[in-house]
Amino acid sequence: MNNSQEQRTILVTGGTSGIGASTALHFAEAGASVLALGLDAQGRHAPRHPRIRCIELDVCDSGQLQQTIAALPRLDALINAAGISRHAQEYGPEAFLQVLHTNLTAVMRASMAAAPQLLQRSGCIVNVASMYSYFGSKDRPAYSASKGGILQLTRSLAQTWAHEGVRVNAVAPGWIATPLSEGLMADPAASATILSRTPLQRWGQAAEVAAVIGFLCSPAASFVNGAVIPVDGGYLTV
Ligand SMILES: NC(=O)c1ccc[n+]([C@@H]2O[C@H](COP(=O)([O-])OP(=O)(O)OC[C@H]3O[C@@H](n4cnc5c(N)ncnc54)[C@H](O)[C@@H]3O)[C@@H](O)[C@H]2O)c1
Repeated sequence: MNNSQEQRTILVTGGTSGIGASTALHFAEAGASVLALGLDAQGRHAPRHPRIRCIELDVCDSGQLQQTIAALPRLDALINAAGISRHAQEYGPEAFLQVLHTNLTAVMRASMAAAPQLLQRSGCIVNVASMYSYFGSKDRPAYSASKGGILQLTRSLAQTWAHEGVRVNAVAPGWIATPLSEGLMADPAASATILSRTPLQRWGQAAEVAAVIGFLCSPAASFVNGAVIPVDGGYLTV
């Protein structure tokens, strides 16, 4: 992005909790205006900062998503952080598709809606993938499929608008302490297994993912395009 931090407007889907909320705070504290979209805009995890506006919006509602993005007076960066996970045992007829729509289809829709604005400013997109982008999971097949899809979508979109200087990258978080992982953190056996497989032997913090997202949107990353940066304490190296 070529503009000074003070003028920037950042849209964060899933910006009302966890990694998205930390990302919203990261940009707001650097002086940007942030619009945070989520299902829980008034929830206890929603970021509180004068430069952050939280809006209740379901990213699967494509009409509302497109309308909201199109109405923005300017947009410098889109961060696609909204995501859900479902255990295979929870699958009803619609659950698999719900995960795919939330984690993957909505990313494409938000990116398409944001493109006209991003093209004007050589803006950027950062998608939140996962270590599950790299392997399958019998327990979470929809999650794994959606996050695998994010990698190829990121690489495809990195080519689509590159001629106008729009960069598209992703981060692949490992085990991060957020409301999404509260259940696992509270389970001593599961938590011990996770930590034993993570070389840094601790849970990551949402702010540590936000910092890498911030880097990918900064001039320091001006030649980084189509990259996926693991933020996982070394989990993928084992
Ligand atoms: N926490 C981890 O260990 C971890 C690891 C790898 C990847 N991730 C990914 O990071 C992203 C953020 O997860 P988190 O851990 O911060 O979880 P979280 O539950 O704290 O936050 C998820 C956010 O997504 C929003 N969201 C969910 N469904 C939505 C919908 N239909 N419309 C609008 N917003 C919706 C929620 O409102 C919330 O703001 C997700 O994409 C997740 O898959 C998390």
